[in-house]
Amino acid sequence: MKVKIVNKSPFSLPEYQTELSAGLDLRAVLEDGVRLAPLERKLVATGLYIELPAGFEAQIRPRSGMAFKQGITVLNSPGTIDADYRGELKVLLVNLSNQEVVIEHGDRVAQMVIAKHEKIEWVESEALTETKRGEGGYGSTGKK
Ligand SMILES: O=c1ccn([C@H]2C[C@H](O)[C@@H](COP(=O)(O)OP(=O)(O)OP(=O)(O)O)O2)c(=O)[nH]1
Ligand SMILES: [Mg+2]
Repeated sequence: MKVKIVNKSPFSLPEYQTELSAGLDLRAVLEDGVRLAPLERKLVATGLYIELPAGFEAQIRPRSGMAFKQGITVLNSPGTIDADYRGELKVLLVNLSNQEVVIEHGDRVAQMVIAKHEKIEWVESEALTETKRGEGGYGSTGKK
C-alpha cells in the first residue's frame, strides 16, 4: 500500500529494519539531546507528516530494546494516529527507570505500525446474547 508522507526531518524516510518487520522505526528530531529524569515524560518531534487512507490508523509503539535497556517507553502506547490527522507525528516518551536517560537527535525512539480498523455502527439493544463466560473475567477461568 502506498502512503503519502511529508518529511521535514533531516533523516531518510522511516524504514522496516528487516523484510518482514511490522514496525517502521521513528527517529527523534531534537535541537539538542533531550534529558528525561526518572518518571519524566516528553513529547518528541519526528518531522514527519502522513496521510493514511480511510480505514487505517498508525500505532506508535515502544521499542523493546529501549524499554529493556533504559526503561524508556511510550506513555500512551499504542499512540493512535488518525487517518484525518495532518499534524506532525509525535512520540510521547516516559522514563520508567530510576536514572536520567539522554535521547539524542536521530535516535530511533519508537516504531510505527500501520493497521486496518473497522468503523462500526451501534445496534442499541436491551440485552446481549448469553454466553458461557457471561460476566466472568479477571482470572475467572479455572477457579473452583
Ligand atoms: O502518540 C501520538 C498520539 C496522537 N498523535 C496525534 C495524531 C492523532 O490523530 C492526534 C490525536 O490523538 P488522540 O486522539 O490520541 O488524542 P486526544 O487526546 O484524544 O486528542 P484529540 O481530542 O485531538 O483527538 O494526535 C501523535 O502525533 N502521537
Ligand atoms: Mg482523540
